[in-house]
Amino acid sequence: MSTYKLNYTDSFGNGDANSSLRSNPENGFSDLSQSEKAVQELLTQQTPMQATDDHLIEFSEALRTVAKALRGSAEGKALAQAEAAEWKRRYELERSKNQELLLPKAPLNGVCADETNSKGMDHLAKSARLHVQENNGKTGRSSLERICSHDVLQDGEANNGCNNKLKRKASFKLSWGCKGQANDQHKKEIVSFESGNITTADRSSKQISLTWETNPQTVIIFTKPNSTSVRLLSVEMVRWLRDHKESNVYVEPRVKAELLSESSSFDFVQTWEDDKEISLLHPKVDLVITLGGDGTVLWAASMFKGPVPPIVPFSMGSLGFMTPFHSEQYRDCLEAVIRGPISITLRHRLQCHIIRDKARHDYETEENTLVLNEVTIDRGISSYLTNLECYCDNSFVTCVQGDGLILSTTSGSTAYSLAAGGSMVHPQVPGILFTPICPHSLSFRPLILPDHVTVRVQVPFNSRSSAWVSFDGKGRKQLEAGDALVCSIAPWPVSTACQVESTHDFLRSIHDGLHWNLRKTQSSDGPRDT
Ligand SMILES: NC(=O)c1ccc[n+]([C@@H]2O[C@H](COP(=O)([O-])OP(=O)(O)OC[C@H]3O[C@@H](n4cnc5c(N)ncnc54)[C@H](O)[C@@H]3O)[C@@H](O)[C@H]2O)c1
Ligand SMILES: Nc1ncnc2c1ncn2[C@@H]1O[C@H](COP(=O)(O)OP(=O)(O)OP(=O)(O)O)[C@@H](O)[C@H]1O
Repeated sequence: MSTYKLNYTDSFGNGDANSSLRSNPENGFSDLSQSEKAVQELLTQQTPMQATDDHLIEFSEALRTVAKALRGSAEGKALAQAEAAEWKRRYELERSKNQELLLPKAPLNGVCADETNSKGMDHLAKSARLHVQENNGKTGRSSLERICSHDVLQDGEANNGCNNKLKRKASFKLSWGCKGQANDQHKKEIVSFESGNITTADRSSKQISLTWETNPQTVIIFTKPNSTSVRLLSVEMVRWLRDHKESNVYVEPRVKAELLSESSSFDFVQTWEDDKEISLLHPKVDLVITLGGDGTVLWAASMFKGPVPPIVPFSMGSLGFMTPFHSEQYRDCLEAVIRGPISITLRHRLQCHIIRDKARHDYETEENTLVLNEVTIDRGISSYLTNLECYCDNSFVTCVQGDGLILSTTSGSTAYSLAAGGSMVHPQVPGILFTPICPHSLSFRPLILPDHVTVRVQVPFNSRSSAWVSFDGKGRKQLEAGDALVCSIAPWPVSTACQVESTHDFLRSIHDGLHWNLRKTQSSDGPRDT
């Protein structure tokens, strides 16, 4: 299987700082490899003795263990050094920004920051001006009496403030919690400094590019059934992948039968017997290709209950929000993808779990289902309103009385959720869309919840009817009174290759697929503002 790395790039093309980590002599890697080499040489010299001298064998094993431990510690040190350097760089950057803010910008007018704040907050600019007043004023101290908290902090000299309110502004730190536990994972995204300014340092969703570190060799192709054009293309593509790329090709059992009916030369194509085997294929498969519409991308993603290899989706349907590649140019496109690097869209999935009231007291649970678009809870064939109690973490959200509720990913925001009145959201925005279906209430607007929450939808015990759940429009299951659906963002996103880049492809799809905001341009003749 090939390996690849993902680079996060900002709009200025700045990449990830971690790449500086590799084989730096300062980290001690070269010293270490020298000593490992020496140990290895010693062991080789000792080989004739090994058979006879147990002590020497023990000693050589101990040496190997020591070498391993040394290497582990040098790697740890290298990581720590790189992280410290990164924090230092950020600190210097922030400090120089703060210094710039303190430079005089406008003439002084002797206003106390508290007074100005009550009129409108331009906190930093005001404190900078006031600071200059102190330097220029005839009597530094008396003018300082009019200064309030923020600016004094910058040098810490003055401590007699306006109306005795002048105090060092409280410093603080931010920490991220997840279900009551401290979590450092996102710390680097927002930086807090002693001066109390919160600044966002990094964006969580950047354009991501995928670079192969070894060539992708194994490809799996999923195709839309019952389509002649798809079948013809799959025959051609499989042949091309073998002849020009020497790829190992996997297809679904149905497709393998189709290929063999075409020619017995396709017996090199591999397949599986049971869908469960696909999840075992993940460690071997480098690339997934889909030939069909969005439904085929959903289908392919649903085959992977854990990590998913990158998907290259070819458009052979009518809409194609997630399928940016044109099948006519499949050779150029696959050449480019296999060569890399490629832009990808990292699409979050939801993991959904049904908790049965009956099973509450025993250990019987149902398997998680992963969805790329949405999970829908609706009234099914019942003619009654659904009555669904919704909770976000442990807070009550609302009771849905209507046809149902859609919990959608941002990728799914252009699918069923859109039809039910939800917003269209860029697929790389992390979050869960909470969109009611035909709510019997005038004020039930759709919500977008943050990506860290867990949503629970429960059919109340006194509900008149049961509800039905479906996953990406498939696999309907009944929810009886007392049953609940629990849903949160899954740790295994789906990466789909972009034609250009994520935002460009998203905008193209809403323009081409939905004719979004298409209107004849108003002519320039006619009445005008005078
Ligand atoms: N009223 C509705 O709009 C409605 C009703 C039921 C299901 N759906 C959608 O259909 C999806 C299942 O798709 P399918 O192809 O298996 O069924 P399908 O063949 O019935 O096609 C549904 C349509 O939804 C489009 N679609 C799917 N995912 C999309 C996305 N992320 N963005 C924009 N359009 C998208 C497809 O291109 C297709 O045209 C469900 O996940 C659900 O979102 C929509
Ligand atoms: N490999 C597959 N095996 C079984 N069913 C599949 C497979 N690929 C797609 N499907 C199903 O076939 C249906 C249609 O697929 P898809 O949406 O890709 O084509 P389409 O309807 O022509 O596209 P569009 O909706 O854009 O016009 C979907 O319900 C999907 O789940």
